Amino acid sequence: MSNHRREQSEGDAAPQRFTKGHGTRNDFVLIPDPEGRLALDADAVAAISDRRGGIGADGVIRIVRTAVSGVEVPGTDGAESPGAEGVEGADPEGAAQPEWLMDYRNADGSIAEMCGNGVRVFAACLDRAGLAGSGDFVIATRAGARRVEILERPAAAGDAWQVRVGMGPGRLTEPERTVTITGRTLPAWDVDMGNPHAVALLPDDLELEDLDLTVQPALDPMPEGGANIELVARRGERHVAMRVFERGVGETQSCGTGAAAVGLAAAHWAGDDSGQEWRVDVPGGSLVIGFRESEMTLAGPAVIVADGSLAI
Ligand SMILES: N[C@@H](CCC[C@H](N)C(=O)O)C(=O)O
Repeated sequence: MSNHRREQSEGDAAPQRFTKGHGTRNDFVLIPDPEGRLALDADAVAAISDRRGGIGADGVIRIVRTAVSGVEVPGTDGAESPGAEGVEGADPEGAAQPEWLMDYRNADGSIAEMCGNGVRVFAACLDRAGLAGSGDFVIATRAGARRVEILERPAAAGDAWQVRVGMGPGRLTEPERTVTITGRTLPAWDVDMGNPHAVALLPDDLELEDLDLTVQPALDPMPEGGANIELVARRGERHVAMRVFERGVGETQSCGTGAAAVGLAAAHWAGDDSGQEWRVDVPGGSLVIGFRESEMTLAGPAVIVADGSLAI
C-alpha cells in the first residue's frame, strides 16, 4: 500500500495540500511538508504522478526544512542560513545549510539528486509564500546548495516567474559509451550535473522530430544507477535543440539539468570557450544556459498551475 500520510495524532485528518506547476512543461506536484512529518514512499509518488489514476506529473517534490529532512546536503556545514549569504556559486565548500530542501522524486518513485526545472518551480512556490526574501536565495538539493535568482515575477495569475539557477560546474567526459536510437549508434558524452546525463549529437540526416522515444534508447554500457539521455540537433549559432528520455520517467517535454548538460556538450563540440550563453530548445519551450567562472546557470520560466488537496 502506498503511503504519503502525515504522522497523525488521533483525530487529525487535515487533508494534504499540494501545488501543481511546470517549467517548460516538465511538470511537478509539490507537497509542502515544512516539519518533515510526511512519509512519502515510492508507491505514493507513482500514484500521485499517474496521469490517469492520479494528478499526473513527471516528478513529485517535497518542500521540507533541510534541518528536519534527514537529507545530508553535500558541501554544507549543517548550520542554517535562510538567505544567500555565505554561498559563493553553487555547491560551495563548507557553506551554511539553506533553510529549504527540494526533496525530488521521479514519477516512478525513484529519488534523483537534482532537477533544474523543479528548482525553478520550487523557487516560485517559496516566492509566492513570501519565503524568498528579495528573490536571491539558496535552496538545498541532494546535489548541493543551489543559488536561485527570481528575474521576473508574474504580472497576472497563470503567468510565469522567470528564474535563474546556479547549476554547479558540470563535468563532461569524452565518449566511453554509445546511444542507439532509431537504428543508429552514436557516441555519448557523459555529463555530471549533480545527476547523470548521456548526451549524443545527431548526424545531419537524422531529424530530432523523427526519433522514437516511446522506449528508452539503448545506452551501452548502462551506467550503474542509470542516466538521463539527451539527443541533440544543431540549430544555429550558440543554439541547439534537444529531446530527452529521463531516468525514472520516460520522454518528458523538458529537462533543466539535461539542457545544462547539452549546453556544456554543445559548447565543447563547437570549441566555444567565450563564456556566452547558449539557447537550448526543448519540446516544451526554450532554456538559456550561462557559463560563469565557477558554475553554469540555467534560466527559464516557472508556472504555478493549481493548488489542491490530495484525496488518494
Ligand atoms: N527533469 C529534471 C531532472 C529530474 C531527475 C532525472 N529524471 C534523474 O533521474 O536524474 C530536470 O529538469 O533537471
